[in-house]
Amino acid sequence: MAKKNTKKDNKNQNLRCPIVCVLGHVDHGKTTLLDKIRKTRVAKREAGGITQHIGASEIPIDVIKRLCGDLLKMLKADLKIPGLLVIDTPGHEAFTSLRKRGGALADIAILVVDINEGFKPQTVEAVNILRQCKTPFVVAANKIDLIPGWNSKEGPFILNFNEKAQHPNALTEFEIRLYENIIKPLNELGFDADLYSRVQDVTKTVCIIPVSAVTGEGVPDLLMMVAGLAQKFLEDRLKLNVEGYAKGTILEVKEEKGLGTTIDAIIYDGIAKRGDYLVVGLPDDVLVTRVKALLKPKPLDEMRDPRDKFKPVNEVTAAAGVKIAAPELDKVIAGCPIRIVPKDKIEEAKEEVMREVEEAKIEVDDEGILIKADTLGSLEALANELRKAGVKIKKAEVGDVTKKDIIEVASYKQSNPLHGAIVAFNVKILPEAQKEIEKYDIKVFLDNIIYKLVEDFTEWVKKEEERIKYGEFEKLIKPAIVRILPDCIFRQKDPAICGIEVICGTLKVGYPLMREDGMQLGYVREIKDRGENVKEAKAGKAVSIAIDGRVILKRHVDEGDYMYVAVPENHVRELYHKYMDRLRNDEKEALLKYMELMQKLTNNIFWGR
Ligand SMILES: Nc1nc2c(ncn2[C@@H]2O[C@H](COP(=O)(O)OP(=O)(O)OP(=O)(O)O)[C@@H](O)[C@H]2O)c(=O)[nH]1
Repeated sequence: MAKKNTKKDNKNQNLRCPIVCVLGHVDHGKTTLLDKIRKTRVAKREAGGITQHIGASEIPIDVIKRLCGDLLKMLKADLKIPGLLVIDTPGHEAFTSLRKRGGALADIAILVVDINEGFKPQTVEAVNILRQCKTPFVVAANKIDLIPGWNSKEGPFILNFNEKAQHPNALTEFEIRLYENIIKPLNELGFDADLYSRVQDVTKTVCIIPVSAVTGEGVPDLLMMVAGLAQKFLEDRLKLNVEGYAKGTILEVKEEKGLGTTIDAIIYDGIAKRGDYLVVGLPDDVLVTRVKALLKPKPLDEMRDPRDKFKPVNEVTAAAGVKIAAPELDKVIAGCPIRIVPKDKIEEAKEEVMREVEEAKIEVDDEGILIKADTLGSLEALANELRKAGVKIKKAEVGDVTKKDIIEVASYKQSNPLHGAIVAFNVKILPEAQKEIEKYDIKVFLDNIIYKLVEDFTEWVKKEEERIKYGEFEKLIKPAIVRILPDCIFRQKDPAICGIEVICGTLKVGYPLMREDGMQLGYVREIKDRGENVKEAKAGKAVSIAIDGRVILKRHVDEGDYMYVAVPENHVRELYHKYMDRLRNDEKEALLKYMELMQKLTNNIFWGR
């Protein structure tokens, strides 16, 4: 089949379509923009529209050229690539799960930003991911139709961006939003950026293309810039190996009626042939199976029965999205590398995919938390973001949260309560695991936005640390000084009962008391406030107390005498060094007086310090 190339194909035979991914914050218009691109047709009867692939849409270069019209001449662009293969699933989860050796599978990305709202956490996250993967990107500054007074219409933006077409106020407003909401935040992230028509050197400055996904304004400019940049920068990467076997990545694993478990894959290099062998790199294994069918979507006009959505093909040339039916696919997961090879290349392919999986393995720490995600790529992205926030990871795995996971994390928790957590991206908690979560009191963070997970987890850690610290603080014995009130010795011993006034600090049941010269008197067994049992008495309170121990009132201490809470030296040290800011003024006073007393009694000026 490869030999049947037409003349037109020959011209481009060594360049494949660049693979394009769309990223951006929720609601900034990714899906609407993709829909607009997919529906793009030059004129009804003109030949050449968008070709639907599995999981992707191909926009032939002719369509882009015709859409651009005069724009093309203006920019003197000479586009040689056969078109663009735009991945249908937007978002950085799709971007990260689409990987190949050496980074992201997407050759170039479109970052969608609502020009009216500007950068949001997910926009920043997307930029970070793109930077990390070294993927070039352009910014689609979307929703320009919402700029007050903007007269938006389908077609190139640049032809609509002048004083004839727009009111001066609308132009000013556009410039303000462009700068404040897009250029400035990009600068802050370390990128130079400008409106694409003003960019002098595309290797140094990020191109911003204003668009409206609703009216279609700017879509031609966007496609042309993406195509032009991909061709300029990625020529080497786009060189297609037409003779070689197919290399690709699993986009999704899907159950299809009549076909069983199938995979949707993006092939980025070579040719896939029906009947060849499918080699899949799994986290701990390699699967070799036989390709039963290669399927493409059936064009709508050929689809008589909606159940019969796919059309079998004999081969597929990169770059393309294809559905593959083969036995044993229930074991595979999204993000796994694949090869489709003739029998004699199986060993070579096995080695390649194993190496890829090995390279993608996430390094783990000796201790830390468990993280889970739906694909290898998203697991990696999650691990990276958590690492940046200083989080330690003990184990990283693809898949739902299971009972086994909970039991494992319960053991991490024993050595450090802050490791009793699972951070899970875009997966489920299996019902059997739910009970165990309660039993072992494991914290599970579940979300489909990475930055939310990182934020929620670090927030929890902060609160837990605070709680643990507070718990420690609570356990410390705090100082207090009390004085026996006149005429208030009610019982001399076993237990001794007297009325006291708390001078400073808080006296609590269970606290040890001592005399001013250090003699140990016994423990506070009971505190009564006007006949009621209470647990503590704060400074200024007059209460009666019962003391268990050797003390005999009137003999060891008498009316008007002071008694001190005998705080152990290690508690004094903790209070003095770590918790001074948590003590009330009268507690501080009690602590300092007590320390002074003990330093004198022990003849050691460092006592308690
Ligand atoms: N006026 C206007 N509205 C738009 C434009 N693009 C998108 N919208 C609207 O903005 C809302 C969000 O758009 P989506 O395409 O769903 O956004 P998204 O980024 O794909 O959002 P998620 O898929 O939820 O991440 C929808 O109500 C769209 O109709 C635009 O260019 N102009």
